[in-house]
Amino acid sequence: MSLVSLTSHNFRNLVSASIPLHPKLNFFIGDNGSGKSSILESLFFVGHGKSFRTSKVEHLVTHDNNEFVINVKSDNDLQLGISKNFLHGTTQIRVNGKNQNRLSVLAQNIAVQIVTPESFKLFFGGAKERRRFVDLGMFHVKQSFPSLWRDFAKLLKQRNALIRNKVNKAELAYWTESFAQYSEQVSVLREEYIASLTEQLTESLKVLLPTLAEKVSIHYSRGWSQKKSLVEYLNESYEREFSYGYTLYGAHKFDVKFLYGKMPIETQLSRGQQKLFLLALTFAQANLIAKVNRVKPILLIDDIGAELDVKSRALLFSLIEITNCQILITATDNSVLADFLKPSSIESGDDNTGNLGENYNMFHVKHGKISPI
Ligand SMILES: Nc1ncnc2c1ncn2[C@@H]1O[C@H](COP(=O)(O)OP(=O)(O)OP(=O)(O)O)[C@@H](O)[C@H]1O
Repeated sequence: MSLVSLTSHNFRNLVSASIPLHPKLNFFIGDNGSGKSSILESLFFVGHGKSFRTSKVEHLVTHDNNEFVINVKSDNDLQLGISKNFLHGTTQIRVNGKNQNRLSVLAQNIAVQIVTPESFKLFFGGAKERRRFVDLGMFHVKQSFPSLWRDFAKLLKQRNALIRNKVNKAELAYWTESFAQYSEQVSVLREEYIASLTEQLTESLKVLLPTLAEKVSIHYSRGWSQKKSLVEYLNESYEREFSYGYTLYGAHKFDVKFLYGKMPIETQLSRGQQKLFLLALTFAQANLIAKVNRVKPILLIDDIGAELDVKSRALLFSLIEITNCQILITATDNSVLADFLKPSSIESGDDNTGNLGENYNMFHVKHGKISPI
């Protein structure tokens, strides 16, 4: 399944954009401020029900308008749509024309991931970003995860409410037991998933950073130490949990570290290498999602020119060629893509027209208007 079109109305500076999408590769070229990231943002929004740039959804509607609407269609006739009306404070989610109540139906149908110049926060930012990244993959790859996670989240919410109400130890104990059982189950699934992700990451790194491929690993911490059971930790933390007002340990507190040997990746790799690592990781996750064959992963790469030199971009192109996903890439000018379009000419110095042939769509973006090149 690939998307065949994206339409955005009154989203940022995209007043009325209708974009026919290529099943594999789509390039958007335009000056700063032309609307390239807004295109990716609108597609991200239809996949996640939120933006990757802001939590203030009212910033997304075109100035002096009250409603934005985004729709996508796939080659197997799936139609997904989301609109937000700020006058009435309403959100409408539609799947094949039928209104839906839950945002999660969007993510059940498409798997959208993005790499932007800000994606470095996966290394430097808090655990929240890393949890979000891993759980997106879990959601698509581990069939039992979505319902298990929903039940886990309900239990966590109930336990937190009890903590805030300062119930007695005996009353909390019942909830602690089942919370710990669910935490265990989630944790086992995550551990399996991280193992598959690590394998797949090695494969992507063999293309993008071959000298590092075998030295990189993902260290998973499940949310409580191995030394004791979760029930023991929680029972010992009774007083502290009451003063914080929430559950201190459990599967919601997991984190991952990306290591080069024993050192954190970000302390060992150059900025360009870190970007290649981020791309390798995102492609690895996309590959795992593609293998499950339920939804085709969509990768958004904002500002391909940032941090990547000619050789790195050519390597990225070879990874794109062997990855089964639909990709949208933005760039400020065509020259940044020259090596994508003529990969063999760089190496051989010949005037080859490139091996992409007609295998992509390219658009020019100017003042929020999109025209095919
Ligand atoms: N709510 C809005 N309504 C109208 N225009 C907006 C809104 N929010 C942002 N803009 C404008 O939309 C334009 C496009 O922004 P966008 O970030 O998509 O540009 P871009 O092409 O990705 O630029 P760059 O190459 O600098 O990253 C900007 O000029 C911005 O000021």
